[in-house]
Amino acid sequence: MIVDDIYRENYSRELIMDNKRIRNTLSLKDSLKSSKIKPGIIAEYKRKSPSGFNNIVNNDIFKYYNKIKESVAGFSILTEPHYFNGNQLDAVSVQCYSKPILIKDFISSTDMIKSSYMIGGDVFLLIADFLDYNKIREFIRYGASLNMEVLLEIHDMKKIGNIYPDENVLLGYNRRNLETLKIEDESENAYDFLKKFGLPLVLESGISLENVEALPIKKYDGLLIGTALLSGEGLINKIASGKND
Ligand SMILES: O=P(O)(O)OC[C@@H](O)[C@@H](O)c1c[nH]c2ccccc12
Repeated sequence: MIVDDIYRENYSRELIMDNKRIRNTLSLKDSLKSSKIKPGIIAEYKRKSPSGFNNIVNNDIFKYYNKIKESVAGFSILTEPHYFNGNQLDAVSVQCYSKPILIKDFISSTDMIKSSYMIGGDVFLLIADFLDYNKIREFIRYGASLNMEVLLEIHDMKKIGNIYPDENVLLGYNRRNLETLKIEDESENAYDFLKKFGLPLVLESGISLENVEALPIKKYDGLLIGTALLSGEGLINKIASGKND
């Protein structure tokens, strides 16, 4: 499976370890709280994804973020190089916007967390479906030592026991099954499970103009959106108009 390949390739990843930070870390939690648009939007930049997306409309990261920076609470940068054509330097370059940067990768070592810090990341992704509880606790605590927040995402609710609810954690529900790459939506059910942790909740993946009104987005504090925004959909205005109350 692609996910297995990615985690295996982590062992031979070339990681930036020299310090390219130009500013202190920023809080995505705070940014979502103060976002005028509710729920706050975390806009993801990626060149492609194994689920079939190819970024042809917004392939200039600066033009893209210049267009949406006033409306979004944070940026998500895909840094996985093989299946997403990610580049760590994308994160380095968008620090200038002073928006919290989520480093979106299949993180499985403290070196990858350190590298995420060095390239200007404020938040990093951990995936509860694929990491065990002890690893997740270790990585969250290591991130806290760097004043970084963590987006701990889950798809398979049977893995909810892997969640370590620390104060620097935001919980994400990924609508996409990363093993099958299919959208298998349990947004309502996931909310009922995840709200008990008392942490900010982020709804992720496959959010678009077609379905945004049907999704329980008002129950979530943040929305992680890549494809629809990169494809030029006017999704931000629709969310801002709050038409799904
Ligand atoms: O492009 P979309 O369907 O709007 O999805 C964005 C984001 O949720 C998705 O890229 C994602 C969420 N969790 C991940 C983990 C690994 C890779 C990618 C992801």
